[in-house]
Amino acid sequence: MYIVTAEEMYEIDRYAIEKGGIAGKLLMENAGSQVAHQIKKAYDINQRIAIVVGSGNNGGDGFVIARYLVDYGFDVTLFQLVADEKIKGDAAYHKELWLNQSDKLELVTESNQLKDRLIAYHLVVDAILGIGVSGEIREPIRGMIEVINQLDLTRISVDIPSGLPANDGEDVDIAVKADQTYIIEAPKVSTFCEPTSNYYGNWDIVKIGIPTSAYLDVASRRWRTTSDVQASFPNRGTYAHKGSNGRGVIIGAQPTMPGSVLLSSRAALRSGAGLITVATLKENISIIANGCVEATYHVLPNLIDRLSDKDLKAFDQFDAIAVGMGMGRAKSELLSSLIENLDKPVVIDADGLYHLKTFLDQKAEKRANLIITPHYGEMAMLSNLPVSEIKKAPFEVSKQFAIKHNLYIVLKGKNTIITTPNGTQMVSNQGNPGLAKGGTGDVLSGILLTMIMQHPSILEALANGSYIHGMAADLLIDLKQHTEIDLLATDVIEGLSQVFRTLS
Ligand SMILES: NC(=O)C1=CN([C@@H]2O[C@H](COP(=O)(O)OP(=O)(O)OC[C@H]3O[C@@H](n4cnc5c(N)ncnc54)[C@H](O)[C@@H]3O)[C@@H](O)[C@H]2O)[C@@H](O)CC1
Ligand SMILES: Nc1ncnc2c1ncn2[C@@H]1O[C@H](COP(=O)(O)OP(=O)(O)O)[C@@H](O)[C@H]1O
Ligand SMILES: [K+]
Repeated sequence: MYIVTAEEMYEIDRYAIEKGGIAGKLLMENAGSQVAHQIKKAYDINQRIAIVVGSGNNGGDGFVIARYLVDYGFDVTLFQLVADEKIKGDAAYHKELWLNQSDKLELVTESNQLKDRLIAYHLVVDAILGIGVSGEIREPIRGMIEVINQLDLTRISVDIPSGLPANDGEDVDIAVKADQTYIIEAPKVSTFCEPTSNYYGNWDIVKIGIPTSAYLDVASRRWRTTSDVQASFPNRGTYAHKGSNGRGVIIGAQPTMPGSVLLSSRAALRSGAGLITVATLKENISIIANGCVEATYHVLPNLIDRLSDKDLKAFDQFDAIAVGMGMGRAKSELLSSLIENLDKPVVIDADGLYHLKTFLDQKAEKRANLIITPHYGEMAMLSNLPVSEIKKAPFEVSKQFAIKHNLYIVLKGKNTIITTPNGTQMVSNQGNPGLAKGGTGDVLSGILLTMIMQHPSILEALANGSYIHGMAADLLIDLKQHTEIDLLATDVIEGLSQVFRTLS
């Protein structure tokens, strides 16, 4: 499933109309009928429905929705919030179809008037503004959005809550606070950004018949679904052996943080790694081994000096490396010596990101198999941007950073955004606030390490890993084994078993 900006959606629509030969009127018919169908399935027939329409094609969808809902037996009134002459093209065509069957169309041009009228309804379908919104929201639409937000109504937005930007990087002026949004055809970028996502309420996507080919040269972001994970998850052959399931090394942990690599190593093994070695300080080993008997151990004299030739030779035997968990932030050359000498995929997390920053600009240009896994705070540190700026434009910031530094980014949060060195992006929105606790990032690093060892595409591996990490947390809550309050990082590791059973 692709994620699009407004400009990309217009280009995709254009392709469908010009190359696919699907008339715009038909796309609008499909959009409206699909939304109406969803409303019919989800809401009580006795609810009185007000449909508010604006001047553009979003309003056009509203006319179609009205026609279908009446057919389904709902009591529907259409409120047109703009003058007649503003309704043009496909929207005017569908307005005419509505008028051919109903006289329930009221022109409302003032917000007070709208308030008086909407009081009599249970549910409002918001078809005022779609992805064509630009600039500050003008009166009287601004006041009307305020009214819709104030009233005790169920708010259902069509395509996007009216007033909300579709892209990232734009400020929210005023927008409908929807309870439910039926997104037309493809989720917009703002669906996955923290400052905008809440406006959508619950959201679902309705498809309107645009061929996938329309997206191919246009959109470069995708939303990961369960079926994507199932389709790309590596199979285990009957003759699999531990070598074929991946041999990984996890480097890190000061004596004050042995739990970090313990979590990563257990998560890597529970995700199916063939062999995991933990490279850490001698004094950590008995503690970590106590919690993870399946791992082997490699003793490092410290986590500060450049790695010795002997260590590098040992690490060269592995398929991939994860480094940085619990490593401490004291000046260290371990990471730079690792990256300079070994051309393997390296997952860099937590304190490792602080070390990476010290030599990021000199990082070997040629290699593109470094994976960084920052949360928003770490991304702010790496990019020298405030967290608020990154939250506002997470796709754009990640893309520019990944291209500039030639690396993969897993930007962690409610929506985890994965970006490749050439700017392709994938989003996993699995997971819940139960994960907002120390240690869950270490679990993710372990999972990602295993996925990378088992999949030829780093992007697919990172997307699958992020997905199953969040899915484990969701299943533990759904199946009532834990709540968001008591869920711990160790529980997420145990939850992986349920994930694999569900996926297979
Ligand atoms: N083929 C297509 O293009 C399809 C489009 N569809 C719908 O069409 C929508 C996009 O249609 P449009 O491009 O007409 O855009 P809109 O429906 O968002 O309408 C844009 C119009 O809103 C007004 N407006 C814009 N910014 C404003 C502001 N700041 N304050 C007050 N008024 C403002 C202007 O009159 C502008 O022309 C989508 O969101 C979707 O709902 C669907 O019908 C499916 C097919
Ligand atoms: N509210 C949330 N909803 C969904 N996932 C979340 C939420 N908060 C955190 N997460 C996930 O939990 C993990 C936290 O990682 P991180 O902050 O690095 O933790 P730590 O460093 O303590 O191990 C990430 O995978 C992130 O995507
Ligand atoms: K809308």
